[in-house]
Amino acid sequence: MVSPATRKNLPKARAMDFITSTAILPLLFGCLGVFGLFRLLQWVRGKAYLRHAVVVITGATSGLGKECAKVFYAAGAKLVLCGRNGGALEELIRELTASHATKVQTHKPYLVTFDLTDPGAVVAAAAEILQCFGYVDILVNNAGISYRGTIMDTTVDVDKRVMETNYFGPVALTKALLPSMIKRRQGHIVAISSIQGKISIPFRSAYAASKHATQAFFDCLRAEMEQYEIEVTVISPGYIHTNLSVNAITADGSRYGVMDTTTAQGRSPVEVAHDVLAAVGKKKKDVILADLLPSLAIYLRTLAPGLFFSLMASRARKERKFKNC
Ligand SMILES: NC(=O)C1=CN([C@@H]2O[C@H](COP(=O)(O)OP(=O)(O)OC[C@H]3O[C@@H](n4cnc5c(N)ncnc54)[C@H](OP(=O)(O)O)[C@@H]3O)[C@@H](O)[C@H]2O)C=CC1
Ligand SMILES: CCCCCCCCCCCCCCCC(=O)OCC(=O)COP(=O)(O)O
Repeated sequence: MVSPATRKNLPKARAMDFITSTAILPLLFGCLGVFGLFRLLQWVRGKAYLRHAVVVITGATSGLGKECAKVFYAAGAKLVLCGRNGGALEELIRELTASHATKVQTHKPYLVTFDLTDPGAVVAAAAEILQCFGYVDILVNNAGISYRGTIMDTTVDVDKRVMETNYFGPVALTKALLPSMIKRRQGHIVAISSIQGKISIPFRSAYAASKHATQAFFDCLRAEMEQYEIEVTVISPGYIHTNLSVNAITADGSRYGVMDTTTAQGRSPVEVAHDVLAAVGKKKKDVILADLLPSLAIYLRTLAPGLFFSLMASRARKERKFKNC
């Protein structure tokens, strides 16, 4: 006679018998093995892709750009570090060359100082880089500023400044380096956008607009460059713990100067830099580096725009009440 407990376990035992007596188990292990091998191959290819590659990083003086400089340097890239503050770049180069925390051969970085809002300086910087290295493998358009203010109070000069830094500057630098990439039929353009390149939140008009424009431009570029085998990666992070909010500009163009709680509670720039390195190594096309809520908000904006707009309007109402504006 079969006890109730044995009867309950019978289907489980039969399923186990089936798995072990048929080819399912070897098949399962086979699939896992192939997947593991594929990931290993991808990892090895990513490493080889970055080693000795000429990598230009803008906004390398602080935050995410500085951390990207560290991880690309450790991966063996030949770095060109860009920013407005030459002293900060020299200090970073000293820090990088003093550390021996990597097994791969490293290269002393080269620095170029220029302001992205100055089109002439951007073209001259690209020419200097090409004269020095002959070519660029990877351009990481990272530099950027954020903004806080109401649309009604913000001068058009401020809108332009944010667009010049976050959009026209990277576009100009990309265009200046593209011809040499096209000639070699090799190159990779990376744009550090933002979750705000996919959704717009109140009191960030200029910033969100500049990041939406970035997303659109580099999506077009990806399609147009496919024929030359040039890769384009757009990366959209959520909040990162950097000085972005402190350096943000306000409605009248003055510095915001506040470390927002959202920024302070953001991801570590070191972690995000590793994610950027991995995305570039895998030649990803579009990457979102954010928590669940911002990621869901992107879907909500597409699938239920009415609901998303109501949520944003309520957010604006609350923030206005809180700030009395
Ligand atoms: N922090 C965050 O929460 C998030 C950031 N991002 C994006 O990450 C990128 C890096 O920002 P993050 O590291 O956070 O901020 P930081 O303020 O720490 O760094 C910004 C960098 O941009 C450079 N920069 C600013 N204006 C100019 C200019 N006119 N010309 C040249 N360089 C300039 C700065 O260099 P310097 O002033 O020394 O010249 C600095 O190196 C930005 O594109 C930002 O939009 C995206 C999502 C979230
Ligand atoms: C199906 C349920 C979906 C629920 C969605 C609710 C909507 C929640 C809104 C979430 C908004 C997230 C905004 C994220 C913004 C962000 O990460 O920005 C990154 C930056 O670039 C930061 O710049 P800032 O200057 O604004 O600090």
